[in-house]
Amino acid sequence: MAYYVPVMLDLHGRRCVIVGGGHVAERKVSSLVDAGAEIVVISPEMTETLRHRYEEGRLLWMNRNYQRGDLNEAFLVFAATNQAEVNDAVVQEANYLNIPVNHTGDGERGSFITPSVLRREKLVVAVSTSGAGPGASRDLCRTINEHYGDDYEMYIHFLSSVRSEVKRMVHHEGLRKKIFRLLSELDILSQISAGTFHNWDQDMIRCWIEEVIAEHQEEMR
Ligand SMILES: C[C@@]1(CC(=O)O)c2cc3[nH]c(cc4nc(cc5[nH]c(cc(n2)[C@H]1CCC(=O)O)[C@@](C)(CC(=O)O)[C@@H]5CCC(=O)O)C(CC(=O)O)=C4CCC(=O)O)c(CCC(=O)O)c3CC(=O)O
Ligand SMILES: NC(=O)C1=CN([C@@H]2O[C@H](COP(=O)(O)OP(=O)(O)OC[C@H]3O[C@@H](n4cnc5c(N)ncnc54)[C@H](O)[C@@H]3O)[C@@H](O)[C@H]2O)C=CC1
Repeated sequence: MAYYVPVMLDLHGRRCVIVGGGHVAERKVSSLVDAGAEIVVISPEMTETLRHRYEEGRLLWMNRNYQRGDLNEAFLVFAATNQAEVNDAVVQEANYLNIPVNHTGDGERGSFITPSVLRREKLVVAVSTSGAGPGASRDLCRTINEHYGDDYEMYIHFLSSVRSEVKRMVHHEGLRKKIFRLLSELDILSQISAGTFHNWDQDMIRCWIEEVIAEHQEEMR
């Protein structure tokens, strides 16, 4: 089994080509639409939902079978037809062009696979079984969803506000590192869960950062 390395791609404005217009293609397209990717579907047929997205102008549709040469200019490719030999040909062209490709009919033939994803604003949890059991990935993602509720979302929001202020105010690498470590030691998540946390406004954030800088400036010299 392949040793997969997870990455988080920003696909905004990137050309993603999906070959096939069935239910699997529809699922892959959904996340690409949310990401603001430039989506091209190549297929003589499309599901109703995909047609609807096409009518809304969310994707380009090449209403025909795949042909070699269709992947030029693509950033990412999905081979999602129900024809094994077509999916294989798509993978072959993508590999030739060095474009990452997802083979939906047999994960290991492609160069990447897609995990099950739970998303709450900035919090993204991706679960994969490296292709062993996609249904299990989906179930585990649902279980995580039940256990990590709104508390975690609030915590991520808090982290995001403090971290961006630290990045703006502190340019010394060592000091920044120290502050980020102290931030995690505050154990804000437990306070949120206990209902004792009161959100920090910008002034409180700045005050806390200034205090930490004052306390640790000496050791950073
Ligand atoms: C390798 C991978 C390649 C890829 O597509 O990237 C792949 C491959 C295959 N899936 C198959 C079947 C099913 N896949 C699902 C569902 C999902 N499949 C997804 C990902 C992946 N599927 C990648 C590995 C992910 C991992 O790491 O585990 C999810 C997580 C994300 C997504 O699709 O974006 C999404 C859940 C989304 C969610 O709700 O969270 C269901 C359930 C359902 O449809 O509800 C079934 C039927 C039940 C079952 O079989 O379990 C088959 C057999 C096809 C056949 O029978 O011919 C293959 C072929 C093979 O085995 O290689
Ligand atoms: N990765 C995953 O999560 C899953 C993968 N699968 C596999 O994914 C594949 C697709 O499944 P579905 O979407 O359910 O099939 P589907 O039958 O709903 O759709 C197949 C699509 O491929 C298109 N197509 C066929 N030949 C083509 C060609 N030469 N060029 C362009 N498009 C072409 C058809 O027009 C149709 O739109 C199957 O091989 C299945 O084994 C199935 C379930 C889940």
